Amino acid sequence: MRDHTKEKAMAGPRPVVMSGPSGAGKSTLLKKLLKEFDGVFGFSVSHTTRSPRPGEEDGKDYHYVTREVMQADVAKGEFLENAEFSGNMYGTSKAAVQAVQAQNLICILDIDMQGVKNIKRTDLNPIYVSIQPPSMQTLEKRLRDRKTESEESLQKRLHAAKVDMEISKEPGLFDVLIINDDLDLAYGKLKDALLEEIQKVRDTNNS
Ligand SMILES: Nc1nc2c(ncn2[C@@H]2O[C@H](COP(=O)(O)OP(=O)(O)O)[C@@H](O)[C@H]2O)c(=O)[nH]1
Ligand SMILES: Nc1ncnc2c1ncn2[C@@H]1O[C@H](COP(=O)(O)OP(=O)(O)O)[C@@H](O)[C@H]1O
Repeated sequence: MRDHTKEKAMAGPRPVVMSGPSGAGKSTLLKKLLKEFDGVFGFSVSHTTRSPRPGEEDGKDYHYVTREVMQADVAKGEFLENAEFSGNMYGTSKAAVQAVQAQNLICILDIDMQGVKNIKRTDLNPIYVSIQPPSMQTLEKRLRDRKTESEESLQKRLHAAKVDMEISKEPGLFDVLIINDDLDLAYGKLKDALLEEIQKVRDTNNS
């Protein structure tokens, strides 16, 4: 039998992978995109074993699950990719991406560096965007001011950030690299990079 998965994936708009150190501003930027371009972008809701933060909603920010459930679902082949980050499991289910693509929306994935490397082995064919902080000092300040992490979790994220910032320099890994210093400037660059894809969705959905 012919495999139609690839054709189906390629028929819709290209997904967007946003990666970069924890605290670089990925969620802030993608929330702005989802708000400004309602009906163009859709968020791939990942699974995680970490606890919800105040204000986060199950099924919207993440699907919050136990390690047992997540491991079983990974074993069943339900995930496109999954990774361990800062002591918790995270993963993109095939259903999360399909739910967005079924609506002919640009699917946005917010994933770590291991996720980027694993997605490269699939046929998702996304645009890879790296969001980087202006410096380690700024990153630390933003993470502290966000007040979501314990000191231990903060240190783990800062360590992972150093590794991430090194690997991000690898030529060809990302299509677009954005330094999130001034938020409006960074958001403008992100929109510019995605303009062509945004236009395609608007043309298709208006015709
Ligand atoms: N590989 C992978 N990474 C994910 C996924 N969902 C979130 N992440 C990454 O996990 C890391 C931690 O996310 P989170 O706990 O929400 O913290 P935050 O990035 O500091 O807001 C970030 O680098 C996310 O990009 C996923 O489905 N797969
Ligand atoms: N350009 C910016 N200038 C100042 N603060 C920012 C900027 N971008 C994001 N922030 C703040 O920094 C913190 C980390 O951003 P967030 O979007 O949560 O990062 P990530 O999703 O990459 O972990 C948040 O409190 C956010 O409000």
